Amino acid sequence: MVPVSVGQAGNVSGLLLSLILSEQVQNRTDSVDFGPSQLWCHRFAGLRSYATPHSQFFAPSEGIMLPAGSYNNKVAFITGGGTGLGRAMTGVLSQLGAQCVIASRKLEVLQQTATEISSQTGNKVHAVQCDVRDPQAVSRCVDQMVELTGLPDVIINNAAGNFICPSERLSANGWKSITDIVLNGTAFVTLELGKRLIQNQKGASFLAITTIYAESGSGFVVPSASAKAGVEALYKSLAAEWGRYGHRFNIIQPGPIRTKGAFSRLDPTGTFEKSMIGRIPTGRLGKPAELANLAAYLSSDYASWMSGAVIRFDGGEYVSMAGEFNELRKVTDDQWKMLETMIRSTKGS
Ligand SMILES: CCCCC/C=C\C=C\C(=O)SCCNC(=O)CCNC(=O)[C@H](O)C(C)(C)COP(=O)(O)OP(=O)(O)OC[C@H]1O[C@@H](n2cnc3c(N)ncnc32)[C@H](O)[C@@H]1OP(=O)(O)O
Ligand SMILES: NC(=O)C1=CN([C@@H]2O[C@H](COP(=O)(O)OP(=O)(O)OC[C@H]3O[C@@H](n4cnc5c(N)ncnc54)[C@H](OP(=O)(O)O)[C@@H]3O)[C@@H](O)[C@H]2O)C=CC1
Repeated sequence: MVPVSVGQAGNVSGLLLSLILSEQVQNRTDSVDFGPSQLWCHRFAGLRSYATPHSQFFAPSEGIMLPAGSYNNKVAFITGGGTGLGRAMTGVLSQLGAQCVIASRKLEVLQQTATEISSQTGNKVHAVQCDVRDPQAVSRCVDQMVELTGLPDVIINNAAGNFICPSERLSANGWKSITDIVLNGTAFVTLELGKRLIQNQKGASFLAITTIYAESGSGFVVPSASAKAGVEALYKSLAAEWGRYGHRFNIIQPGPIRTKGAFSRLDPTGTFEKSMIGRIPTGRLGKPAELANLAAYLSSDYASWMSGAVIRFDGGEYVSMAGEFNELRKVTDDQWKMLETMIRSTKGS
């Protein structure tokens, strides 16, 4: 055993400290060097994107996973289906044969998405204006859908609002604007459709898109964290209660997937993306198409035995943030040699 002096111990702490500090400096600059594993910076369409070299092991497969026709004769209702992840899910379901109804506040955005997707897939996509915060608007929207397509087989509660904000700066209306969209909106849509489906003795699959911090909570997005946790409780509760009516309820908790809606409100300067990717074990952001494939599977007949499931879909980010020793990824081989020597040389307690 090689005895280790206090001086050497100081060096190891110094090295660790400098690693952490150098990371902080790098986070403030445009440098692509990020601790022991480099992050590569690409620029496309005015956006910056980083990925680690090891992300090559986890290259996304963005093709459609389910067999063609898996959604023939099915109707899918997707809130927030005009943009971002909702749009991606609508595209995949439509490609698989579903007739889709997308609903949100901005009719023009919905109509444009509907036209683009249906012209690509050849299947009808209907745009219906609906503010999910208003139960009467939700009821009118469902009336309109019944006229257009009949009641849906698949319901995806995807609409959300969010922004980063220290809680001491949050107004009562700021809290309400997020919790009304996320929790009340999901509840209004689910109750309205659930009751009508029950009356008509029609089974359905309900899916909610939450987030990984619904489970842990998170500072600076407190209304969103609270509301998404409520959505998870709602869906798990109804999975238990409404199975008897032929209804399944599942939840996807996505990690970071670049969309304009999310990134403009949660990382407006682009500063957090690099550190986010640095802590994701698969070394990259998720892709909308990957989430859409999972949603298509969970909402399909292939998943008819799945209910009450909460699927974390985050490249490993959640567990990476949870383990208190995970920062040791940044320790180099030489530093490990020193640390091991120090530990092995310790006698007694
Ligand atoms: C990069 C990270 C990746 C990981 C992501 C993880 C989870 C992601 C979860 C998501 O949900 S991302 C989806 C984000 N998409 C959206 O938010 C789209 C829809 N959003 C909106 O429409 C708006 O942003 C808003 C504010 C949610 C709702 O719009 P609107 O109803 O028009 O509200 P108002 O503008 O009237 O505002 C209401 C209330 O809120 C206050 N407020 C608004 N923005 C802020 C802010 N940035 N900071 C503090 N407070 C804000 C506003 O002042 C109003 O309160 P008053 O008291 O002034 O009336
Ligand atoms: N992208 C990401 O990294 C992550 C996203 N998520 C979740 O994924 C889902 C989709 O987010 P994403 O695609 O990124 O962001 P978007 O901002 O693109 O999607 C949010 C959608 O919600 C709709 N919406 C907002 N308020 C209302 C309302 N009052 N009534 C009806 N619709 C409304 C918006 O349409 P309109 O403005 O027309 O109303 C918009 O289409 C959300 O549930 C989000 O919480 C979770 C974790 C990570």
